[in-house]
This record gives sequence, C-alpha cells and structure tokens, in this order.
Amino acid sequence: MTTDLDQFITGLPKAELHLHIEGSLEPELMFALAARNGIEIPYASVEDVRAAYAFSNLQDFLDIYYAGASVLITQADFHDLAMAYFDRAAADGVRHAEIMFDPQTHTDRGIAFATVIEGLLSAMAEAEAKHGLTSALILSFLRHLSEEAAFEVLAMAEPYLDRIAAVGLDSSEVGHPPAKFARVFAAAAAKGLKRVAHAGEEGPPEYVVEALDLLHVDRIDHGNRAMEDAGLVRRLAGAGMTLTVCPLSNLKLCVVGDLADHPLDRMLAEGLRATVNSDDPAYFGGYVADNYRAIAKARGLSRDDLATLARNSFTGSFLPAAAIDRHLLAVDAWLSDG
Ligand code: HPA
Ligand SMILES: [Zn+2]
Repeated sequence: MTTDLDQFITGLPKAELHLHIEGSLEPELMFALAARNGIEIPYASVEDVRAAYAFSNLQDFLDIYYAGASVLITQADFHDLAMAYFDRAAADGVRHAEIMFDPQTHTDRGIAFATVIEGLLSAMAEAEAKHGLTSALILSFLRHLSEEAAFEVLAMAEPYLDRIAAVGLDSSEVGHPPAKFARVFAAAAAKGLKRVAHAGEEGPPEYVVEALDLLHVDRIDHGNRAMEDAGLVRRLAGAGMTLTVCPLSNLKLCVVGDLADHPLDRMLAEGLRATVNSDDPAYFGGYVADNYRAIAKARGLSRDDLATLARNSFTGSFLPAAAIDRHLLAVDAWLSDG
C-alpha cells in the first residue's frame, strides 16, 4: 500500500510529549463551559475568540491562555477538556501522550487540586479504554510565580504522586531562569519524579545549561536557542537528550519568523533527539499531525525523517522499555507498509 504523505503522517504511530492540556481548550468548548458554569468571557463568538489569537511573543499568548482557563471549574470540565484532546490525538496516530497541567492556574482561583487531577485521571482511563491511548501526567510549575508557591503545589500533589510521572516548568521564561527552581526540582526528584523544563524557547542557551546542571532534567521542552551554542549542541547530542520541539507554536509565538527557517532538520542532522509536538493546539492552529505536516512541507522532510521523529517520541518518553520497543516496531511496520 502506498499512502500519500498526509495519510502517512496521520497513521504514523507517535507519542506526544509536549502538550499543555489547558492549551487544548478549543473556543467551542470554552463557550460551552462558560455557559455551563455561568461564567462571563470577553468574547461575543467563537470567531471573536479565534480572531484574538494573534500573538507577537510568549507573554501575549500566556495572557489569553490563562484567561481562557477561567471557564474550567468542575471535575467534569477537566475530564471533558482532556477527553476532547485524547479523541483528537487518537485520530492523529498518537499512541501515548505525556500531558502537562498547570495546577496553580486553577488553585489560585480557588479550584481544588483534587478537582483538577481527578478530572484528568478519569479522562486518561477513558482514553486508554476507548482508544488504547496511554498517557502520563506532568505537573508544571508556573515559573513567573515564586519558589515557595512551587513547593506548595508539590505538597498538594503528595496524595497523587504515584499518578504523576514528572514535574515541568512553564510560563514566562525570560527573567525566570531554571536556577530559581533548583530546590523544588531536587525535592521532586527525591520523591521519584522525572523532570522536564521549558528552556531556550525565548530564553538564552544558558537557561538550557541551567536546566541540565541545576534541574537535572530528563527532557528539554523546546530548546530552539540551544542551536546558538555549538558546544551545547554537542553536549545535548552526546547525552541523548530529547528536545520536545513545537513548530506551529514557534511560528505563532514568533520564535521563528517563517517555518522555512525552522531548525528542526538541522537539529536532527546535528544528532539531537528532536521530537514534534503541538504545545497548545487550540491556540496555535494545529494538533500534532498538523505540526508534522507543516514542518515536513516547510523543510522538505522525507518519510525516513518523519519516522525518526516518531521513534524519538517513543525513546524520549517515560514509558517502560518493553512498551517503547513495541511502539518502535509499530513505527517500522508503518514505514515499510505505509
Ligand atoms: O509554549 C509555552 N511556553 C511557556 N509556557 C507555556 N504554557 C503553555 N504553553 C507554553
Ligand atoms: Zn509548552
């Protein structure tokens, strides 16, 4: 069977490793939840919401993203949000998803940590039963808030530590270096959690170095600006460090001016374990297969390149080795049959 490139990408078994569940809130669901919960939102229509999604940097986006999350109130809201993502991801060939959630965005509005995580966990169980799609949770600290606040959210997570794979670090990067969170990441590591951090999206290569040396991360989220430092690229490649790259996010947040200038294939050529992810698909105009398609077209990627990206997504995941091996065989089978 020979499929066209679109079908090849959709059917390619893949993991998604960089996805903020709050960033999968589509305008239609935002309106439905606002009505269900009696919450006012500053938009007249779904079209109005989409028109507001023109960003010139990360902070522009974050302001709108945090405001959008205000419609999420009940456990059912978090369940419905995550289920909508899982249904969409399954249709894109996602077999495993490691999803970030930002508890502070909700607990600071008076929503209980348990409400958030119970809603997400019930959707995760449903996604596995419905689609065979496995998933894991990454608790992300908001880096514009204090170290003390990060410790508070880690304490709230205590009853759920066996259901959380990792901690992460997101929100406004510049001015909030990884060093600010070294102690809370060490505490998370002592509790057996893996570690990821956004670094080198807008922040300098030094933030990537800090994420490695001070946070002892298992993956770097984004990592684009690591490409400015040849020694750092060699270090990341030598360590087999996974980068969770998000092409459409990079375009929408002006990290790159044009996808034609995106460094993804240069990353692969330099031996970096790059992956392709959607970041905040409801805000950036595409889910994971849209990201594969956009970057394949912009940079002329081959089917072998796309299969490498899919393999990297499994080898960079927190799945057990046997599950990774099973998924890698599925990628190889699709490459030879697809
Ligand atoms: O791309 C991102 N960067 C930083 N923080 C975020 N929170 C959601 N998406 C992002
Ligand atoms: Zn992100």
